[in-house]
Amino acid sequence: MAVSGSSVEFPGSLTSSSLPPPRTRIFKIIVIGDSGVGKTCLTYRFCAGKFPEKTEATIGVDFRERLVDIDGESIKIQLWDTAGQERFRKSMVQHYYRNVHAVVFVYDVTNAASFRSLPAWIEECKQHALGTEVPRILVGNKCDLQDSVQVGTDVAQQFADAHSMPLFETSAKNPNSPGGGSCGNSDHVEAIFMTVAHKLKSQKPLVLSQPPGGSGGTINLSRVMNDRGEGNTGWGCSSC
Ligand SMILES: Nc1nc2c(ncn2[C@@H]2O[C@H](COP(=O)(O)OP(=O)(O)OP(=O)(O)O)[C@@H](O)[C@H]2O)c(=O)[nH]1
Repeated sequence: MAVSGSSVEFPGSLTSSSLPPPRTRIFKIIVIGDSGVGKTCLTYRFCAGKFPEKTEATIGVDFRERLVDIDGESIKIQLWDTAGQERFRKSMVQHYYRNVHAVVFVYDVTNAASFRSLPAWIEECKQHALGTEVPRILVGNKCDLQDSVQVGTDVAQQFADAHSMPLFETSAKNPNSPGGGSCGNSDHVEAIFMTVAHKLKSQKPLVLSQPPGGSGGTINLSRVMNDRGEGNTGWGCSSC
């Protein structure tokens, strides 16, 4: 057979146009902590790039997504924003503890009670078979409110060390607050979730299929928040 040029097509061979689209890996990260610590604001800030003007108590669980590029691979970070209030979470708990790749524990640096609740949140994870092999991080939020801080960095760091988690102090509201220590980094919220994503990517791949026909959604009974327009409407919980 004469061959001219650099490519030969055989009958039935796969060409680039017939190859199935690459699967997008999805990392499911759950965000938990007391009501009012800022879970919705943190997840919204990462996915929508801004602080939400108004939030209401989460009912059930919301999830927000953002597609990021990590070392040339397109990865979907799916943040599950869970209700902090017991009465709004009971019926949903079993959904969001399934197929979890990482956990973000959040407390409010201006609310010591939210810090004291952390062992109970860790225990809840344990009860749902989330072991220490699942990466976990601790986030102290609202550090823009410097005059009202009740939880010092030292005590938080001790707790984080005791539970083998990295600690991040940040503000979903104003990561640029002057003199804000770790708040002084304008992209701190971004860095927190990207750090988790990098860690997950470097681990043995955990592949979840892209849910057919849509991505993202909400299990919240009352509201939906959109992300940067990468698709976040409707029920899309096939990975949970
Ligand atoms: N100053 C300041 N306020 C914040 C920050 N993050 C959140 N808030 C405020 O804290 C309140 C609660 O924020 P949410 O994000 O709704 O808290 P949540 O943890 O999702 O609460 P639940 O949905 O009830 O579990 C809202 O009034 C926010 O505007 C922050 O970094 N700094």
